[in-house]
Amino acid sequence: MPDFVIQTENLTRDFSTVRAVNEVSLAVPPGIVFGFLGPNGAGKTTMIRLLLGLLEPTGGRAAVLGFDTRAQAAEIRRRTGALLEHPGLYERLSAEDNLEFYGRIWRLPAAERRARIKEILSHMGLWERRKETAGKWSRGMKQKLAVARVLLHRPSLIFLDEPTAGLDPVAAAALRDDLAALTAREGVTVFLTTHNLAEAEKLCALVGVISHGKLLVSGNPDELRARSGGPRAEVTGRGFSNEVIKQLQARPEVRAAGLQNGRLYLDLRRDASMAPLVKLLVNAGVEVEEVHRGKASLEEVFLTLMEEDNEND
Ligand SMILES: Nc1ncnc2c1ncn2[C@@H]1O[C@H](COP(=O)(O)OP(=O)(O)OP(=O)(O)O)[C@@H](O)[C@H]1O
Repeated sequence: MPDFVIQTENLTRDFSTVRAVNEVSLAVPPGIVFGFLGPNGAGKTTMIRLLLGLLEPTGGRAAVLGFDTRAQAAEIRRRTGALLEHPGLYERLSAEDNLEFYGRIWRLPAAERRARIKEILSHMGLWERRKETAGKWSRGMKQKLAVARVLLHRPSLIFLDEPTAGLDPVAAAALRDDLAALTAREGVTVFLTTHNLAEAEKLCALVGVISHGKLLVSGNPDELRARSGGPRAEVTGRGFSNEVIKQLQARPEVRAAGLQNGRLYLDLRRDASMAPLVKLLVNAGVEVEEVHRGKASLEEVFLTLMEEDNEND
């Protein structure tokens, strides 16, 4: 196994005048869930298609499982699974027959095929329902079946393009739990695209943020939170005036201050101390009830990055 399951260098893809993927250099180690985050049209699907060798890069290069995506796409596809826009299920077949069909395509011997289908469907809580027609299933169950299909031939890497899009929160959470458990158990590396920050936070050991085709940052969610500026603080109390907010905004350790739902939100620079700010509030006549300091959420990091990227355009 190479050190990195996916490695790209300045990978670029143009569609006439649109640069969908722009000099992306990325390294994904084995055995983790990597989250590729970005808004609509950022280049996430194009990236997956490049990595599967379904699209030729305009520039740069990519190796997947040590194979070059231009020259060895068949090797890559044999060893990977992909859930792209369509679930790839036959609605009129039963769940079991769907997997049976794919097991034959992958040329799994009959006994192994049956054992593997039972194993995966059992893990997803679908074994008892295997004879039911897939077309009659809920979206969440169909999507679980689609993930089962992708994992069937024991690939060492799977690509999931927005796997929980369109699912209700309960179905999405169930699919995420199955994904986390199954991928950890099987040691498979997952390259997952999502808009959903909570999903990335829950599932991914590493994330990369892409916007307008460019990789803005990559790292583990904690690192990204730490890198995106200082901590946040929330103050509850009474008597926040415009004047006191202006005084806070003028302080060097405060990046931003404002009221939301009657609470004071402070965006602080690294190492800022709260004590002088609380003193300022009290001296200005604010009755402070509670001060709460926390880390930025991945969502805040993401929104800050998007704002900075748009300002740079
Ligand atoms: N086959 C194509 N021909 C022309 N332009 C394309 C093609 N595929 C993608 N693009 C363009 O490339 C850019 C990136 O698209 P892509 O589908 O990779 O984004 P995405 O991040 O997956 O978006 P979404 O979250 O909406 O699926 C977009 O501007 C899109 O219009």
